[in-house]
Formats: sequence, C-alpha cells, structure tokens
Amino acid sequence: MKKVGILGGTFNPPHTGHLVIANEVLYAYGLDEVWFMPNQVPPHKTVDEPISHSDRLAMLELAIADNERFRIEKAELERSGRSYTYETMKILKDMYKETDFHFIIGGDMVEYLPKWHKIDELLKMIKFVGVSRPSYSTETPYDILYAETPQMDISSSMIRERVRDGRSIRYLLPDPVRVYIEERGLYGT
Ligand SMILES: Nc1ncnc2c1ncn2[C@@H]1O[C@H](COP(=O)(O)OP(=O)(O)OP(=O)(O)O)[C@@H](O)[C@H]1O
Ligand SMILES: O=C(O)c1ccc[n+]([C@@H]2O[C@H](COP(=O)([O-])O)[C@@H](O)[C@H]2O)c1
Repeated sequence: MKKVGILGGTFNPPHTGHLVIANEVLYAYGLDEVWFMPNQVPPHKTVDEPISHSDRLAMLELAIADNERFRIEKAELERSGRSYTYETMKILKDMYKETDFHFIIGGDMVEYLPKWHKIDELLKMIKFVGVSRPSYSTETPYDILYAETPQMDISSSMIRERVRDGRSIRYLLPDPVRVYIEERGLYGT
C-alpha cells in the first residue's frame, strides 16, 4: 500500500509552518508523499481577503517546487461548494484504492475535530495525524496519531497582517512565494 499524507488547507498564503509539518510527518510515518490540498471554500471560516484560486494555487506550486515528495491535489478546487473533508476523502479513497491516507492537522484543527462534518464516519476512513501548534492543545477524545514537530508560531493571517502593515515576511515563507506576493501586490502590498 502506498502511504500518502494529505495536508488540507486554505494556503492563503502557504508558509514555512505548512512545509515543516508536512516534512516532519512524512518522515515520522514513513510516508511516500504528501499531497497539499487547497480547499474551495473552507468549511469553518470565511475568507475575508479577496484572493483568487489561481493565486493560491500558484503560490502553493512555488512553495513545494523543490521537493519531489510533495505534490498538489486539486480535488477540492475542482468541486464547488464547501470543502467537507468527508466528501473529499470518499472521492479520493475511491480513486486511489491502494492508498493509505494520513490527514495532517495542526492543533487548532484537532480542537475543532468534534465539529467536523460526519467526523465518526471520517475517522473510520482515514487516519488523522495531529501536530502541535502554539496556543492550541492536541487533546481530543478521538483516536488519532501524533507527530512531534518543531513549534512555529507562523500563520497565514499573521503574514497577511504583516504585509498590510508593511513589515517583513522574509523567512516566514519560501522566498519565491514572498516575491510572488510582492510582484502581484497581494494582501495590500
Ligand atoms: N504554524 C503551524 N503549526 C502547525 N500547524 C499549522 C501551522 N500553520 C498551519 N497549520 C495547519 O495547516 C493546516 C492548513 O492551515 P491553513 O492553510 O488554514 O493556514 P493557517 O496559517 O491556519 O491560516 P489562517 O491564519 O488564515 O487561519 C491546518 O491543519 C493548520 O492547523
Ligand atoms: O470537513 C470538515 O467539517 C472540516 C472542518 C474544518 C476543517 N476541515 C479541513 O481541514 C483542513 C484545514 O482547514 P483550514 O480551514 O485550516 O484551511 C482543510 O482541508 C479543511 O477543509 C474540514
């Protein structure tokens, strides 16, 4: 069986926190690949800044370009409406029958798990791997796996805010993504 990690996210923009957790879980669980899966509409939050799917996708491509074990899964971008993980994983499990999926989530999403759509059914379909994130716990009543990773207090919202305030975002995200943001004037640059 091929072992694949899925890192679902909004990636608005992708940052070093995403890349580090994907890489740490890849090695911790002997995964063959990690697929970064941008959502169409996040199930639980509103995207207040207008950002196009094509910009999010282009930034994600730049962010993972130098790692041959990372790729992008577009299943959610290709489906309209809210991106419920249960619906997506049903489709992916059907498409990739010989694949063992590990869905990677940070502490904020571990805390939110009880509210996920059809969580009990989803837990029977895939494994979750929780990683810690500053200010969040990884405690949950559910039976999930964990991975120790270096803690990084980086978030997409912090990057958007810094850009708006004219502060540096260097080293918080891959440099080609920083250049893309600056050249396109995203987030108010
Ligand atoms: N610094 C981090 N440490 C651990 N997990 C993280 C980190 N940043 C993001 N994640 C996890 O990556 C996944 C995708 O995150 P997402 O794309 O929503 O980024 P975000 O930084 O949380 O965005 P925002 O600040 O806009 O809410 C989620 O499971 C989230 O918990
Ligand atoms: O299916 C759900 O109910 C659900 C609720 C919250 C989050 N998720 C998924 O968790 C991943 C991280 O979410 P986000 O909003 O932090 O980008 C992303 O793939 C979301 O679609 C899924």
